Amino acid sequence: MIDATGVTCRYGRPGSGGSDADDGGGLVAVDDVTLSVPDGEFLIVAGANGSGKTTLVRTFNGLVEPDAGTVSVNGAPVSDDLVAARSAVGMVFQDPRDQLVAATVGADVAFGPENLGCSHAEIDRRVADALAAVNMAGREDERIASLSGGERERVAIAGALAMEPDHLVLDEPFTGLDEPARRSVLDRLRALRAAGTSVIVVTHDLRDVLGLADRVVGLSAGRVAVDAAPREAAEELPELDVRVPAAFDDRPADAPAAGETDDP
Ligand SMILES: Nc1ncnc2c1ncn2[C@@H]1O[C@H](COP(=O)(O)OP(=O)(O)OP(=O)(O)O)[C@@H](O)[C@H]1O
Repeated sequence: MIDATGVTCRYGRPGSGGSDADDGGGLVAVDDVTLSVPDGEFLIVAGANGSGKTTLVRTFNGLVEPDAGTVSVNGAPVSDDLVAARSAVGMVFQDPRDQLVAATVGADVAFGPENLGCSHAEIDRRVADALAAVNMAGREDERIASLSGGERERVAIAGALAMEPDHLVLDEPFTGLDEPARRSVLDRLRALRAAGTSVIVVTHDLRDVLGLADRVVGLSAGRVAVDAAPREAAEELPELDVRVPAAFDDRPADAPAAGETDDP
């Protein structure tokens, strides 16, 4: 379980261009957000550019420290044990350059499990499994520098999957992925959720994921403006400048997600 209570995050100093809600100095990016994500929930965090999505989810593993409020993961405050929080909450960043650390694909995906102290056999299993999930099976020896942007995104996703975290946060994960990779990652997210991992997808375009979600939280100017089941949220989100599938339907989780077919 991830629990955020009264979380407020500010950037910068007074006079740097804050919002109307700016009463504590600087720009208020996240404004008094309270949110619980139960184990096994597939949550979408949606909102327009600059609505505070990335800032909010970065508090879940301590990458951003709230100016007010608390975040706890599996019952423990994030600020008490950053290492535990970062093991429990895997994160795929919007820009893979923020995430890739090694020279080759295999070494990069192995980095997380190595730091967790996994055995060589376990590391090999996790790397192979994670690369298969992003449609890059057998490409361990390729150099990161020679990969395309979309391939780098896929390696970044594989790196987070290989940590096998309790909670997985993906910030705009589908932007550069081709169709087979997108389907493969969606299949894996569906399987993870079924196995009890909470999956949190940050996006301003719900077409890929709305059919998989249990709940949608929509942010506007750092505040929770929508917190609803997908069908209800789909009606409210266009007001937040969030794109929703033209013909959303809530088919069962093992059916193709809305937006995955070519139907008009
Ligand atoms: N490092 C930073 N320094 C100063 N301001 C920042 C920083 N990061 C974000 N902001 C500001 O905080 C607000 C929220 O940004 P954030 O990145 O959380 O939004 P977002 O909803 O994830 O946006 P996007 O959809 O564009 O990724 C924006 O006004 C942004 O300009």
